[in-house]
Amino acid sequence: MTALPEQPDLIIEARWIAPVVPAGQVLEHHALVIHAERIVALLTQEQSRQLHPRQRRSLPHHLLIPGLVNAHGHAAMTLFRGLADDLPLMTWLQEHIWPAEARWVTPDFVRCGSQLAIAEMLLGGTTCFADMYFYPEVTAQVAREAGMRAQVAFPIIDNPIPGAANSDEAIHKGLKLHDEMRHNDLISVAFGPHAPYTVGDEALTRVRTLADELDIPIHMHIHETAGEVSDAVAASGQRPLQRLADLGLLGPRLQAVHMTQVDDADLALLQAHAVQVIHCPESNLKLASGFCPVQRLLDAGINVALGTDGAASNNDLDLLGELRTAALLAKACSGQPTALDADTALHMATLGGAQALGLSEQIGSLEAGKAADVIAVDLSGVAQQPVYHPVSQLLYTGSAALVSDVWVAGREKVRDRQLIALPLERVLNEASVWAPQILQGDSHES
Ligand SMILES: CSC[C@H]1O[C@@H](n2cnc3c(O)ncnc32)[C@H](O)[C@@H]1O
Ligand SMILES: [Zn+2]
Repeated sequence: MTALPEQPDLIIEARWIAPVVPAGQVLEHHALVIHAERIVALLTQEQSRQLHPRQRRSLPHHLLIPGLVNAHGHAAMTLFRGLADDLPLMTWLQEHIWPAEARWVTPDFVRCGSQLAIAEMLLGGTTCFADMYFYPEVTAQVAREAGMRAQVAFPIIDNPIPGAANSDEAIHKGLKLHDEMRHNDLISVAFGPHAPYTVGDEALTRVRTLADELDIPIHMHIHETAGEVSDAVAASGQRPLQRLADLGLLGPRLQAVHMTQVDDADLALLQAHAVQVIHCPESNLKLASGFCPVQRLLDAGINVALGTDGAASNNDLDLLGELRTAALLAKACSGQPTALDADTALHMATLGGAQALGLSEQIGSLEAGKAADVIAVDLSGVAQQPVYHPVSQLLYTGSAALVSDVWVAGREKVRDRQLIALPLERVLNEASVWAPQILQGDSHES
């Protein structure tokens, strides 16, 4: 064992620690030792008392787990939360969201919406998020200011909303952002071709070539609805995933968001190319898009991560709530109560997410050497008693409200349920000006 620093930056003592690796392990009365942004050891509380840290936190009723990874969303869309509910995907997008984006989305809109999303995500225990939205450089800047980890995908869409960049411009701008963020520990950049039905072969081929050359992930909505697949088959005779395979896009750096339509041939493609699947159960339920066959994918050895999607189709960014939905839905879809058990679910929201984003060497588990992205969940509430199995209790009774403390790279972002990363009052004030304008703008038009 390497020598521990005599005076580590921080020791967090907790009633339970679920490090995720080894799978299923829960340590009782242990302590996490953190120094220079990293985890340096997991000790018994008694052993940890030999050390004299700069700061010691004692969390006697809490479960410590790795920070949650929200592997798909559109942060700035918090400002469209509740604008258009109870609609199918294409009506929602074409008649409500895309017109609203054409009218309202500016860098300042993205700044205000991203701040609101980051505040909500941190308070709910998400320490890393993957985003796909206009002005990704603005979302990246807000994440940097808050000290939150993010993968921002620059959107590529061939028939863009008015005012948005065309795919050539988008790729050019994206590569510039990728270059600027190259040495940033918290922010990474991905290609974000929106979906098979909005991006043509030429742009996708360029994306594939550049992604291979520069080792950049590709983040894309794929097989979100049955209509997406049947329209493509009617038009070209091919399912979208097969088309992407023919264009050479399938591989471990492809992040396939949604995948509610998976036939045997799709499953074989995902498996053979080690594609990352990102499951967004609540958005899929709300838009009645379909059900991702999570347990079938996991049984085939395919990595599955978890995402909320945007707040306009969810309508919250609570990843613990999402995890509970995912676990219950997996059982209902497979007819197996054993599907997506508590330990597997926790893996999906942490290390599975990290792996999907290519960050599993840095984050996703509480192991010496990894960045100290850690959250504490308070299990002392009425609805959590008694605690036989802390991870099950987290999964089946959990929500953002249980998260008490959050650290990203060893820096405190939430303490005793209070946000430290950003000034919440300012975030709320700046967000509050948009909805009245958007509502008024809508009514003038109609
Ligand atoms: C080009 S930026 C991202 C683009 O995606 C839209 N969007 C949000 N949620 C979904 C979804 O579930 N499926 C497809 N597209 C979605 C968002 O409004 C932006 O226009
Ligand atoms: Zn989405």
